[in-house]
Order: sequence, then C-alpha cells, then structure tokens
Amino acid sequence: MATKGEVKKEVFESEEDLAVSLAKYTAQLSDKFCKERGAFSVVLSGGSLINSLRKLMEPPFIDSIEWSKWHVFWLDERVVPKDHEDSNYKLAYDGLLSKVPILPGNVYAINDTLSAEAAAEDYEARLRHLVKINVINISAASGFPKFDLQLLGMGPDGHVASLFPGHPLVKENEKWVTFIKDSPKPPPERITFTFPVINSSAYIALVVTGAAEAGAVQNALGNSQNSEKLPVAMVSPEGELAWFLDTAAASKL
Ligand SMILES: O=C1O[C@H](COP(=O)(O)O)[C@@H](O)[C@H](O)[C@H]1O
Repeated sequence: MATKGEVKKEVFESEEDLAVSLAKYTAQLSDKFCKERGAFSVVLSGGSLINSLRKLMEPPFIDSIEWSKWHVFWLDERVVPKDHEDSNYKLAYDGLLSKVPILPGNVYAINDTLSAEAAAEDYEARLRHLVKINVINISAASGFPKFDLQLLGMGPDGHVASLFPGHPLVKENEKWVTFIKDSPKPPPERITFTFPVINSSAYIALVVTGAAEAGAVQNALGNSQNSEKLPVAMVSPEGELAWFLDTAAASKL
C-alpha cells in the first residue's frame, strides 16, 4: 500500500513512454487488489485519458490482467445517450472496454434515460449498494467510497471530472455524485463524482499531456503566481497520487 498522501511525479519524453508506464502502473495495482480482495474497482475519466490507456490492450498486459475481476466506473459523464459521440461511456467502450474481456455486468455506466439530477441520484444509489456488497471499499476516515484506482485527466482550465474552476460544485462535501447543468465545456449537462469521493481514493493517477495544460499543472505543482486554487490542485487522495506528465505539460515546472 502506498504511504498515506504520497505524491509521485514522472515526466516522460514522449506520450508513447507515458502510455507504457501508465499501463504498468494500472496492471500492478490490478494485480495487487485482485490478490488482496478479489476485485479491482477502477474509475475512468473521459477525454484523452482513454487513448493513454491503449497499451493495456497489448501484450504483456492484455494477457496478464485478471479482467474478470475489474469493476469499471466513471468519474463523470455527459447527459447524452450512450451511443452519442459526446458520451464518456462510448469513448471508453470503443477505445478500451470492447477490446478486453471485462464482464459486461461489471461495467457501471450512467443511466442515460434519466435527467441529470435523477442520473446522479441513481448512480449514487448504485454505488451505495456496491459498497454494501463489498465491490467498492468504504473509507474509514471519510465515510465516502474508497475506489482502488481513479484515473483522472485534466482540461486546460484545470478542471478534473466535471468540477470546473470557480463553480460551486467544487465545494460539494455531502453528496457522492452530483450534477451540473451549466458546464462551461459542452455539453452543458453532466454528472460527476464530488471531491470527497475523489479524495477518498486509495490510488489516483493524474494523466496530463500537452502545452495547453502547462499553466494548470504549474498551479497544482509549481510556483504559480495565480492565487486561485484550480480543481486539479484540490486532488489530494487518502492514498497515493501519481502524476503522469509529458514534457510539454511539465514545461512550466
Ligand atoms: O470534459 C471532460 O474533460 C476532461 C479532460 O479531457 P481532456 O480531453 O482534456 O483530456 C475529462 O477528464 C473529463 O472526464 C471529461 O468529461
């Protein structure tokens, strides 16, 4: 187990090297949790993260990972049908989940027939049930669900999940899952994990590539002049936080 609150940072010369290292990290944690508790609860973001996970579909990872023990969740989802091009589920299904032997019953997509508010309530209720039957751990410290691994991306404005800079949702501290109807990034209606759930995680990988993200990375990790703490700078899990950066994203550190 990682030391409580440990922060690791690695900067890669190429996105290719980053993707290999991210696959190794994910596979090692999968192995650890499958051995320890017979299940691996893993949470996906949308966006460029899915492409950065592509090495999982190649040897040696594709053959060594115990895919049948994976339980897959989403940090955030857009309120669109599952086959819509904006759907984070579709992105992950097309780019990863349809190409590995994960059990369909272990893939927990957001209900796309509900309103944003109802979909958030429904997802939280499903998480509460999965905590009861020990598919997801609970944090003794916070009382919020403690996922084994959350894989976070970040937007150039420093948003993570669908928690945007300056938006009141970043302060939500009771709900597990909430909704937004005025997302500054389209589409406007989304549901998202809250910070207490993100920060109760056992492990978080924060994957950031590209020069457009360098300012927000500096806000979180460097000597930024900007006094406003961006959402990415509020990521602080109970367990380990591992940054996976490319040289462009790390250029202001
Ligand atoms: O809208 C979203 O954006 C972020 C960042 O996406 P990226 O394409 O800039 O990597 C993503 O992490 C989140 O899940 C998604 O809904």
